[in-house]
Amino acid sequence: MTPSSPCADIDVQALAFGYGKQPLFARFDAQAGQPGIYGLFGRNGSGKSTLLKLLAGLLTPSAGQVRVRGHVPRRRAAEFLSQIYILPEEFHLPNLRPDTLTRTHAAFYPQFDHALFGDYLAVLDVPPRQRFAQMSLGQKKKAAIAFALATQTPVLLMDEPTNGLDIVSRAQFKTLMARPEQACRTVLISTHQAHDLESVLQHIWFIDNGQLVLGAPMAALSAHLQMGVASDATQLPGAERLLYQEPVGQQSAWVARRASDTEPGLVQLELLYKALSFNKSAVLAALPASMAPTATAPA
Ligand SMILES: Nc1ncnc2c1ncn2[C@@H]1O[C@H](COP(=O)(O)OP(=O)(O)OP(=O)(O)O)[C@@H](O)[C@H]1O
Repeated sequence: MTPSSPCADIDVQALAFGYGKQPLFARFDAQAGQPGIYGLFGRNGSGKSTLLKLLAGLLTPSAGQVRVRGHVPRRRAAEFLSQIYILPEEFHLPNLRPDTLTRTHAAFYPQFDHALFGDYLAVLDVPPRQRFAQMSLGQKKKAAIAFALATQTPVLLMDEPTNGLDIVSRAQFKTLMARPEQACRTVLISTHQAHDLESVLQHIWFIDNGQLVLGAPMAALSAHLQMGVASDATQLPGAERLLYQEPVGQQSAWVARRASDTEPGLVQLELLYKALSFNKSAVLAALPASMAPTATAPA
């Protein structure tokens, strides 16, 4: 078990949960000790949405401890609820307009910023005076994103926020996430769209087999892993460093342990995701135990 951090916004210790007899999480540990944007990755069915619901207090752990800003989420204390917002993948909006939604719903969030809400709606091209029933799915999703961001809660959980958004809207979403008003929040975003958020994510969480197999700051990852494209076999890293390769047209994209004589480069999330999916144990073994707590060092 990872030592508990008293300052962590999110602190999960030895969490166990399953919907039926089959456990989904068994002794799951994760900490978000500092504000920032955390990307939550994992295969379909790995438990990302379930974890977000456990953190929001919508599900009850069968064992272990979940704390969010010091609160036990399942108790649903009023003070806790004013500090967290969850945007689920599927949501219901009352048949109001964005500008009237705030009259009924913003009061639950003491730091709700009406000016920011108007600004976010404008950036995302959401008509502020159109009823939700007359909006497209993507427009409704963008209105819900604008509301979630405007709550300014210290903790924000978002489940697949860019699903159903067009290419321009995805870029606008990324711009909003990079704005300074999000910087003091702990934002946990479950996504399969690694490209959408690559430049704004500060931390990566990767779930597999009921465990957090990778939890690391992006910047720290690039100190250990290196990625690139080789036009032929002579440009590939040596077998002792190479962790993953895949064809890209006539070339090969690759992931390797970083060579000590090279500068840390950019982490390409999609490539990292595939390397983790296809060669998990080798990739994790290339990282320190603080980032990959479940990895076993190679013999
Ligand atoms: N209400 C439920 N009742 C029973 N089983 C459920 C329920 N919700 C989810 N599950 C199961 O729990 C597992 C994890 O589901 P979850 O939705 O958390 O995964 P996910 O990582 O978010 O998946 P995806 O990437 O496909 O959205 C899946 O096997 C799913 O079938």
